[in-house]
Amino acid sequence: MLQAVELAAVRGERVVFAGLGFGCAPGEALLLTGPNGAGKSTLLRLLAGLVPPAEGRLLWDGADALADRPAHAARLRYLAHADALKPGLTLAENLGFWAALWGGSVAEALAAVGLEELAPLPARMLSAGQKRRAALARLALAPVPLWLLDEPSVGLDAASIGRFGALLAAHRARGGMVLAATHVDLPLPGARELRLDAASPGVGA
Ligand SMILES: Nc1ncnc2c1ncn2[C@@H]1O[C@H](COP(=O)(O)OP(=O)(O)OP(=O)(O)O)[C@@H](O)[C@H]1O
Repeated sequence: MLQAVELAAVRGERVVFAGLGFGCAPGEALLLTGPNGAGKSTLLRLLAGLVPPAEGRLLWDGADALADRPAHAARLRYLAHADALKPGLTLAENLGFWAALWGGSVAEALAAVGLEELAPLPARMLSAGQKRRAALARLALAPVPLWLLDEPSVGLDAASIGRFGALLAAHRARGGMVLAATHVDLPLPGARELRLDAASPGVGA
């Protein structure tokens, strides 16, 4: 169970959000919505342990989630806007880098996003949507409880959205949690919405 208590974030000189509280239980999904600049990406980076909260606490099963950063990093996958592919390496080599760290099968992960036939291609030759699918393939490598996704469906065609929906459903069925920033619908049935705006009190903690 992930719980945010009175979280605040400051970027530059500006308070991006404050007093933010919410919870996410195993199997649940939370959609982070709100206008450009509302702080969705900032919140995801904070939850990933990449930027410290200016105030408040992040709890994992009731204990301070950020007290042990390596333990927190090991329980999550964070997909940012950028696809984090090395352009000169093949798709299989790119995935292989992460598989060496996390475990899992490169072939199965590529199959989960329908990219198995492009495995030998240098990443620089992939289309924008194919690059996004390659990033999503990282989610399919090895199970961890918490997925933090920043606009994960940008550039995906209908078939890819379908495969992504299956990945999300399997993750939630085994008790995984999803927090996703988005401006569009995502295949996350029953997801709750956490809307960020100028005065965002958050949703039920
Ligand atoms: N590195 C930074 N330094 C200073 N300010 C930043 C930095 N990154 C983001 N900000 C500011 O923090 C605020 C929140 O940005 P953030 O990227 O979290 O918004 P967002 O809700 O994800 O927006 P979008 O819908 O456009 O992706 C914005 O006002 C932005 O200008």
